[in-house]
Amino acid sequence: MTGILTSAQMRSTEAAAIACGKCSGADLMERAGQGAAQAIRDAFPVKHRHAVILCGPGNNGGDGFVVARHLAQAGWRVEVLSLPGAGQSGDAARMADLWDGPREDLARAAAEAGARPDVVIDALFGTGLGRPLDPLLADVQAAVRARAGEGACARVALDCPSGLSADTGEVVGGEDAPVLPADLTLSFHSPKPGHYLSRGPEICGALTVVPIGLPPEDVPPLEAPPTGPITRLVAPASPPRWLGARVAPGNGDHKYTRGHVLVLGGKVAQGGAARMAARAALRVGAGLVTLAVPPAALIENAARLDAVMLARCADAAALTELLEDARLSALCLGPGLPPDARTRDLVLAALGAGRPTVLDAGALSAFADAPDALFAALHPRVVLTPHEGEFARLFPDLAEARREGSKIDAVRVAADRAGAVVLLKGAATVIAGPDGASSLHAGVYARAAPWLGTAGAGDVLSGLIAGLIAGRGAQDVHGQVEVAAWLHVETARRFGPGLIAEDLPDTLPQVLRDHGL
Ligand SMILES: NC(=O)C1=CN([C@@H]2O[C@H](COP(=O)(O)OP(=O)(O)OC[C@H]3O[C@@H](n4cnc5c(N)ncnc54)[C@H](OP(=O)(O)O)[C@@H]3O)[C@@H](O)[C@H]2O)[C@@H](O)CC1
Ligand SMILES: Nc1ncnc2c1ncn2[C@@H]1O[C@H](COP(=O)(O)OP(=O)(O)O)[C@@H](O)[C@H]1O
Ligand SMILES: [K+]
Repeated sequence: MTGILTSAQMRSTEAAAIACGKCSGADLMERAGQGAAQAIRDAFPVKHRHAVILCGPGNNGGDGFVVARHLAQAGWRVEVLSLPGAGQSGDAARMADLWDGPREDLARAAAEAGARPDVVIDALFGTGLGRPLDPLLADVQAAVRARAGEGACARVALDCPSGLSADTGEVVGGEDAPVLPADLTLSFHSPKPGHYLSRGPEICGALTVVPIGLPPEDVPPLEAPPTGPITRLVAPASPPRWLGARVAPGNGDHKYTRGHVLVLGGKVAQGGAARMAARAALRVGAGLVTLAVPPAALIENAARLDAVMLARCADAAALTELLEDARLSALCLGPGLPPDARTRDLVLAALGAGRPTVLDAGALSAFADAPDALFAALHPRVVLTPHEGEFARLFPDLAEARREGSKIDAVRVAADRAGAVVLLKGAATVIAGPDGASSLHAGVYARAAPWLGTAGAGDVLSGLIAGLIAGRGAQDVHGQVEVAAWLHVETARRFGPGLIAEDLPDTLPQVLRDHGL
């Protein structure tokens, strides 16, 4: 899996590579600009080949001067419009010296009418953006695109669109602050969190990673960076190498070695969510799944279930009795459960059994008034799967801090506080463990799955996780949660338009077959 580096981790990776003499800062800037120029030529094999490059005062601007040189060498017409201070110090100064084409002051040139270029390249600010952007800069991008001429003018951002925080995916200065949206963002070395989180995908357009010859992202050079653990990207390798080992049963397996999931179901006429979770757990590979429901709901569920077994569970005492069967290897509570005192008692009884357990929906909201009572009972093989609203109920302070900060940081702190694995849902799904490890599954760009925004999709995800941690998967709960998030999106994409939650479990076998299982 690939690492996603924050601005600070990127700086320390670069500094470590330079410190050990592998390369200089100028080498990295040259590779970044050269790689970006090639990516632009690949993305826009256009006829007139005319670029306007907006260069800022730091190293992002330095990259812009390198791109200018390489595009000009490839026969492009290139105009550089630069901010005061651009190319005046450090490596950027050297790259500005090597650019011998036209260069004008950005503010002055923007007011002048030139020909509309094929591409306007944003090399104003990257990972060093420290405060909100001057609105003039967004106006300049718009003015260049509005010049008279033929065809559309595409927008390319180097490393990160100016105005977007590379760490959080928020616009620096707030939603209404200026930002330069792109059609294509070229990220150097590794993706950054801001490319995936919050408004990042919308503002980045499309994302391509340009290698600059640094060591692989998940092997920190020299020693571990002082900037905290690196977040893993749950990568859409095709077919993912790890899928078989994580999901497929071995030849010697039988139903009990594959695990027995107990799903707690809701009241009469509120059983659909738990039934979908149960079906997903069975489809993804649990050997047996039992749905335990209040006595009054037995008949309803008996009429709806076949391979999923049924048990009676009136209250927490009955659940404790059921759990005397040590073969019940994983639990799933929440889908279809109301956020009330009975649910709280069921959750505490379930956690007391110490088995791998998924808590979702009502099982989380039932503790809105007393999150600490929940946290005190959790253990590292529990997975909490809140959506944003449920997250805010359990971690109100972190939800508040998230308005400015990163979703990854919030989930990391939440997992540490809870002492459990936390998965915070959304197009960018963030997973963190109590050991400090974090990963991100991004259902965006080429893996967009907007059809997943449908009632019950989250219930199915709970079931997938429960099914994947019931057998051998219990040894790596965090890893199996990543697999569940990947399969959830992959299955939605496989089904496509018209998806409803019931379709997910029954489409799963096709996805597994598509990937060679
Ligand atoms: N790390 C690596 O491995 C590699 C990094 N590379 C490239 O370097 C980029 C990072 O470069 P960077 O650190 O120089 O930051 P950058 O984004 O150019 O901006 C800093 C400048 O902007 C200024 N400034 C900030 N905010 C401002 C505002 N709102 N309005 C106005 N000014 C503002 C700030 O000045 P100050 O805050 O001191 O006023 C400073 O002058 C990175 O994104 C990538 O493209 C590659 O070359 C290869 C390898
Ligand atoms: N646009 C989207 N792209 C990718 N995944 C999405 C999108 N919208 C929703 N999802 C996923 O769908 C699921 C919805 O879960 P949840 O909000 O708990 O719904 P429910 O309670 O109805 O089951 C989550 O896993 C979420 O990540
Ligand atoms: K930029």
